[in-house]
Amino acid sequence: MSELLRVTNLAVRLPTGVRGEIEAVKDVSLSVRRGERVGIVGESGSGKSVTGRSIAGLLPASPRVKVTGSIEFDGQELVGAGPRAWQKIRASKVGMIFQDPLTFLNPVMRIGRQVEESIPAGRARSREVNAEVLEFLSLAGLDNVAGLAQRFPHELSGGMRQRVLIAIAIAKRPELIVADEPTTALDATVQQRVLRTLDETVSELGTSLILISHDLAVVASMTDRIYVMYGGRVVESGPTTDVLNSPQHPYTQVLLRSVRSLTDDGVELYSIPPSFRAWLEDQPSASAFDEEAAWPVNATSGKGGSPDAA
Ligand SMILES: Nc1ncnc2c1ncn2[C@@H]1O[C@H](COP(=O)(O)OP(=O)(O)OP(=O)(O)O)[C@@H](O)[C@H]1O
Repeated sequence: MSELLRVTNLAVRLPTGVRGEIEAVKDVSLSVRRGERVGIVGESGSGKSVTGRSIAGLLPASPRVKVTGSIEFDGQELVGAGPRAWQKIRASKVGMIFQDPLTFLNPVMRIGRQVEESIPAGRARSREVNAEVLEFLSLAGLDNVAGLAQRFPHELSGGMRQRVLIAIAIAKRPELIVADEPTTALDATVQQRVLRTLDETVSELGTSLILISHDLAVVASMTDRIYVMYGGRVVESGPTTDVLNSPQHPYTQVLLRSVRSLTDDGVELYSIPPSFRAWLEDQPSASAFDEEAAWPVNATSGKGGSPDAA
């Protein structure tokens, strides 16, 4: 698999208030190969969304937003790229799926038209467009697509709207989809169905995926590799099974323990490897993360060492 995306030493400063600023992302490096699924996991405020939005060119448009480092997409440097270059990338190379479809969907435009607008212009002229729109809606796991295409976003359920976002994202035939908490707003069963659809769709199209979630179970079930973020930094990365079986960073260990508390609440886990379950069984219940003791460890999993030794 050749490399599609390489992010190196990415730092993002965002304005807060009149003069203040926050360094939301600090020195993040990551990579995605063609067809690979990569997870970014971490608690709220850890910098996952800002990282994802940087990659999709969707940070707030303000001269006070400062991005440094490098985002190389298919050999093209995007940090410092002009609006036209970004527009091109977003139109056909990178699709983004957000947590809240209603903020993304146009409330007064029919669903079919919104999918159609996402089809790159070169392909969008023929009579086949309508058929293509229906095909993308079906691919995203929706039924009765002809009728659905005529409906407006508020007429659909949350799960259906999220599938429409998947259809819009794949209609561009992007090389990469960045899905930011795509199922967080949905209840557990709908969440699983939408995740399965996303999983099947990217597999069918061979699209690379960056899946962003605070929920380690969601990311574990769908990705080949994981980056764990804390405080704007990547604190641990590695193949998903290695990170789950042998978490090196204390923060990752706390995240893993919190997955167990989800199971305690009766929430279904996705496909957690049995060895990970065994590790969880040996852990004390979720405890506070001792930041001072953990910092500034920057661990790469899968290079030996037991979780207890970290
Ligand atoms: N538009 C913005 N303007 C100013 N600060 C922002 C903006 N967006 C995010 N931040 C700040 O940047 C930091 C990282 O936020 P980010 O949204 O990337 O975190 P996250 O890990 O995705 O969390 P969540 O899951 O809650 O979105 C946070 O401190 C957040 O408050």
